[in-house]
Amino acid sequence: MTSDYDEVTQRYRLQETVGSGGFAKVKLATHILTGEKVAIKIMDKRALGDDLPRVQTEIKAMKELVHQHICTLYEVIETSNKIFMVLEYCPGGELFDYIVAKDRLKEDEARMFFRQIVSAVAYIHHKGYAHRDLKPENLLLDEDQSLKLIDFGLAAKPKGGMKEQLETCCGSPAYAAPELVSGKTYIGSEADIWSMGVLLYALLCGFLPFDDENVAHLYKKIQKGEYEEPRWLTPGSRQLLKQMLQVNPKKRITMKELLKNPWLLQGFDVPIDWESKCEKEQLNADCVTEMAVFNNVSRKEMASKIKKWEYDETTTIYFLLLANKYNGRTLRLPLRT
Ligand SMILES: COc1cc(O)cc(Nc2ccc(C(=O)Nc3ccccc3)c(OCCC[NH3+])c2)c1
Repeated sequence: MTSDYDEVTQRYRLQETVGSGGFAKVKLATHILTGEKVAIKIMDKRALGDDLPRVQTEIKAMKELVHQHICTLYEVIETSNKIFMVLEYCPGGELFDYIVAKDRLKEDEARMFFRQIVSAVAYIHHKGYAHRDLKPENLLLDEDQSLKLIDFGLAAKPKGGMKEQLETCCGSPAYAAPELVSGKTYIGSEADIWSMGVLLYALLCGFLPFDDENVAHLYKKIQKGEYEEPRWLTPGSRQLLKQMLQVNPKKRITMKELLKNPWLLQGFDVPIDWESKCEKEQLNADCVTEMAVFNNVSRKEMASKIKKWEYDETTTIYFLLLANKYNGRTLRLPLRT
């Protein structure tokens, strides 16, 4: 009887569990062939029940969303009872813990992180998706202290495009937009802007703009949209928060305006670069060559195999080689003996 773990343990050495949520747990692992570390999200199909479609949604979204500030999906292994998502290794912990440890961030550091968050969300919106669960717990730091957005289980790509109204109420209350908690239909991208406003407030203040143990009272506060402005907030950040935390979504700042907001540009003077640096369309020639030699096939053959994006071992090896190119490490595939 092949166990559900046979295929994954052939290629990965499973290590400690670093996270467990409702119907999933995340284990660290090492990709045996390359020695590279990864994270593997393990879900039991039976336990998923009617949440299974959410996993399909997330996997479909992850295959389209490849970006320097989004945790990369490398591979999906499905067995009779389990689904394994092999994911990018983000050892820097959650942004949430980082803020708590520092009480609150200085404006420059908050801006540096927030620019990365805006970059990731602008890219997702450009691809026609809304994340719908933006919060510090869903932002991990990688080994270079840069942010990676995770958990697209609630991401939506409305069929009719980003203008189509969404109705499912989801995400975490404290970060949810007023129109969402009022049960009205809403535009995903507009709700994401509100959540980013709550995120920016948390970065700059170290606590939430709207908070209450009683969810009904919390909803009331969100719908009122009134929040404290601690005296340490600068005029520029107060102005931006006011534009993002607009109760009326039609009055809320748009992504286009956000990308050129003066507070976000301060000290950088270049617009936020939201384009993906690692799009799948353009393969990295060095990685193709390295893999062609390793597999003893022509570069042309190797390129067309990678371009199928089957999210199998080939995809994993390509992405791991690419990641190493980016952070200057040269990963050499061991020549097959
Ligand atoms: C698209 O990326 C996703 C989607 C998703 O549904 C879940 C996750 N979750 C992840 C991914 C990576 C890690 C991770 O690398 N953690 C880690 C690494 C080294 C040391 C300690 C933790 C992850 O960690 C979960 C616990 C974080 N507090 C979750 C990504």
